[in-house]
Amino acid sequence: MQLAYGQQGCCMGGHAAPRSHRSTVRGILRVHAVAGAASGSTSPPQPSRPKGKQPPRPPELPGLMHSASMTAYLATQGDLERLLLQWRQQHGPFFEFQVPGSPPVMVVADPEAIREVYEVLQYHKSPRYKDLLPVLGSQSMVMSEGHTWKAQRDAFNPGFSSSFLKTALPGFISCTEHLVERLEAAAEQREVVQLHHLTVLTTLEVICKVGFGEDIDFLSAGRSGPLWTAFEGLGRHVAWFLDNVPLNWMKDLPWNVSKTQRMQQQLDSQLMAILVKRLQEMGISVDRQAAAALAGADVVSSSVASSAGTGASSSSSSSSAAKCPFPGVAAAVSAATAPDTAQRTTLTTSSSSSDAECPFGDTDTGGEASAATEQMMLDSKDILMLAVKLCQKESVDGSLDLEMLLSQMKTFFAAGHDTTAGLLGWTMWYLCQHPQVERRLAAEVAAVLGSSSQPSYQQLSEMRYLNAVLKESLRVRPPVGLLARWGPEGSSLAGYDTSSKVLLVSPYVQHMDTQVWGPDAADFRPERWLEEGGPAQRVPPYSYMPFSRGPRNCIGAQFALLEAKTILAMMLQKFEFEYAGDKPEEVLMSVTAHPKFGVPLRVRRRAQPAAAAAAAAAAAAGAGL
Ligand code: HEM
Repeated sequence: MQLAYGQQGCCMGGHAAPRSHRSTVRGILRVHAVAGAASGSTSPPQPSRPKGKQPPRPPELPGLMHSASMTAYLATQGDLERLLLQWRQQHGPFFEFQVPGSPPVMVVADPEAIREVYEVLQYHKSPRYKDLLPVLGSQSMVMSEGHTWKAQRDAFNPGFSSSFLKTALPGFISCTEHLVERLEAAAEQREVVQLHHLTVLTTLEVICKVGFGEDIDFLSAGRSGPLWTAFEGLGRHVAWFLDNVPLNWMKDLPWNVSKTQRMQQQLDSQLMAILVKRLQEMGISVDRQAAAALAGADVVSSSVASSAGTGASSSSSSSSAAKCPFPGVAAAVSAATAPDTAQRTTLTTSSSSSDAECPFGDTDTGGEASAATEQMMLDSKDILMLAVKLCQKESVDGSLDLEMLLSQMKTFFAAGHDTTAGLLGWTMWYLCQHPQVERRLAAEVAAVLGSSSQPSYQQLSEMRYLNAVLKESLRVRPPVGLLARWGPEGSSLAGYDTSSKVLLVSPYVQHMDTQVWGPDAADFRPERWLEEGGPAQRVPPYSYMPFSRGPRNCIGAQFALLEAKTILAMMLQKFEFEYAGDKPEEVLMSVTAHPKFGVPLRVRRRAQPAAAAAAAAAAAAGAGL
């Protein structure tokens, strides 16, 4: 889950989405959210002496600052990102806006200056991310900084590398097969499906299976399963206070605090049960008391009891926490067996930015892996298991920080489905709006897969047009809309004072820059990624950043792309889709950009696969694939 604020409109054909009063109000509140992002729930810090000039500010009213003009724009013309784009065109790549009671927000749209903030200066994330703590976990890598963050990335990077994900492809495929079955039934019954809803459930299955080695049939259980119920309840509760910034203080009222704690405990206990089970399967003993204290005694002890016979014992002591590579609360788990000393080589996993600049190509998030890490990858069934092994290897006495592991599970559960489900939902919407793109894509899928119903990693890598379609979908509709950093006291950027300001970057604004992308920047046109020497080949890195850039880029970029490719290829091989909604899709900005109407689609089986493949091969040859 990423903290992103603002209403977004659909960029299809440049129409301005009609806005309801409610969504406008939400938009305004989110304007406050952006502006307040730096200060969390405390009062705005006192401005320090300016270091540098002040950036231009769009016209504002005394006392109301920009809230009046923003309200008017959002009510009549579009969303916050469109407004930011308009202001960028009028005022250049640095400008500032403000709403009463919140620190100034400086929008940075210059690619080189963004690189400075993200890679060179590495400004910290906004303290407001901490509002997501109940959902993401107190030690989530989304919010940690410095050494703690680096250690967390080092432990989890290998699991998100293409080397490991290649071996995990069967997991992606088996979850997608459930989706295909569901679509078969819909085609049979001529039912209209809410495609976005189905992709949410499928991506949840994938993160549980590939991430934590746990098979949960979300597509059958729907939204009634206990894990989903716990997550959704807590997510909605926390998002309310995030959305309603003027009422944010209410989250600290005693009854809200206890409600948050209760809901958080429900989610924690569900995921802790999975964690404890996995650790026991690995022969690792669990300190029941510590685990219960972290997640709720009942569920943890029952999960431990259900795994009786695996040698659970209380063996860790709080002193081991001091030796753990992850500073935090108590180390709650210790190895039943000593870690293989032969594998005690230095970790070479990297969390630097350079290895992840292009998640669409061969480079990846994992960096160089040592031989020992490579072996662990082969021996590990899922990302969690691999990270546990790496943590054990790095830890002096094999102790593990249970809270750190639980936090990353919560983080991946949240971040690992919402964003990718959005990407899939929006891509299907674009395909329905551009039948020629859909035909060319289906032709490529048929030509590459032939009669095979399970794509191999190699086959997915060969689908160049599919890659271009996903790149383009992420360009015109980046699921994470706005990224916020905090300018430290006394700081400046490109000669502008950034002291105690929110530094806001909008991937959408970067992606719509006609100077970079050409006059058709707003159009959905995957071909731009395949044109030799075309503008898309010369884009500066920070002009395309759906997964952000630099060291704090998305750890799950490769994961998300492999997942999206698998799901799209398997769906398009078997089915044709037609948009069944009454009106065009619109953006509903929650933490990410959701398709408001859920992408309702009519599903039909494709014609005879063999005949389709032959026709597709001919079409593909004609299209120059
Ligand atoms: C299409 C899918 C996705 C998109 C567009 C996306 C986008 C992003 C962006 C823009 C950031 C930077 C946020 C910031 O700086 O404030 C980010 C960070 C992150 N993402 Fe993703 N994400 C996606 C999928 C995933 C998946 C599948 C996972 C995990 C299973 C994941 C886990 C994370 C984590 C843990 C971070 C924080 C990394 C750090 O701070 O070191 N994301 N993502």
